Amino acid sequence: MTIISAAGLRKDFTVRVKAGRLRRERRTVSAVDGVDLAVERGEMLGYIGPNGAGKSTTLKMLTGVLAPTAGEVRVCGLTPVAQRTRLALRIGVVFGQRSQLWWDLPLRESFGLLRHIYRVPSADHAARLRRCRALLELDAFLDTPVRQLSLGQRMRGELTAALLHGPEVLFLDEPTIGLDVVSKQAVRGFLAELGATGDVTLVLTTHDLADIERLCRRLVVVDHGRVVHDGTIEELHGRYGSRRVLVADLDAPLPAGFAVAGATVEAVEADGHRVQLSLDGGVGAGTVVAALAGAAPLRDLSVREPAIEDVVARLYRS
Ligand SMILES: Nc1ncnc2c1ncn2[C@@H]1O[C@H](COP(=O)(O)OP(=O)(O)OP(=O)(O)O)[C@@H](O)[C@H]1O
Repeated sequence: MTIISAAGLRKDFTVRVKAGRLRRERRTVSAVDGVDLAVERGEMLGYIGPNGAGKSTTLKMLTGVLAPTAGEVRVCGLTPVAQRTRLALRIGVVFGQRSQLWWDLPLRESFGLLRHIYRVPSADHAARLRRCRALLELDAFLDTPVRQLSLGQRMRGELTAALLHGPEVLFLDEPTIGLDVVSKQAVRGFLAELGATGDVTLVLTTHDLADIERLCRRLVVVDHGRVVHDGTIEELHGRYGSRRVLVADLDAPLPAGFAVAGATVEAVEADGHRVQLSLDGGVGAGTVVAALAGAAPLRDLSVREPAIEDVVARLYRS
């Protein structure tokens, strides 16, 4: 069942730009320029794109913060801006840069206030909080005022705050930005578990592609306000011809002019003792390794899967 749908979604901003020494001109920036999107209940969707691509603006329209300039948008069967209050009960929002917690209150009290605001039945609230406390290890700082929390602790608090009313969709804008490695892993692990239940639909924007690899099967890539890819990570690799790379260390130099069907020699290093070959799609490493072993004695081998960073960088450049 479709839980989020957008058709021809647009957002224009009017900005004033310098046009000469004293003059300023009005100019229209199309931050979101005709986005079509359909997200099924329970999906985990990664929304990525270079700086200024329109990700945050899209999320703001989906959550009812910004009114679209044009186009249709429905979330949980509601029109976000017009039905913002009703929508707020059905979605959770975590914007990495902004807080929904009370700065001077301990986390525990912020959570209590949110229970009243959202009118969550006591038992449901307690059960959800128990789960978050366990999975996000909140107990050590539950009674600390929010302003004294580290970024990683605060983010764990933000996630909890966004989930206590039992939302159907969780929108996350850069949920791991600025976090250390351990906190990132904690947040990702938690979101992975949450997504695996299928009860919550996750939509997240990120510049950290490890978030995507860990959490999302489907990836939407936007650039200049338009969707330039919508599909699985595998489809992205297929479309941009990502190739696996075989790295072999040899006990004797590779004979000059070495060639093998199904692979391309990308680099020969260390006076011919190390060779990198990229494998054609569908070609197993075995035949290439056999050909190499026939040409020079093999010492060590590794096969590198295509990195999502590489394919996304190529996509942004193109
Ligand atoms: N309130 C605003 N007024 C004018 N222009 C805006 C406003 N908000 C966003 N923009 C412009 O719209 C475009 C898209 O911005 P947006 O913040 O949605 O991009 P983003 O993909 O989230 O970028 P980033 O990865 O840097 O967070 C940018 O060119 C930005 O300068």
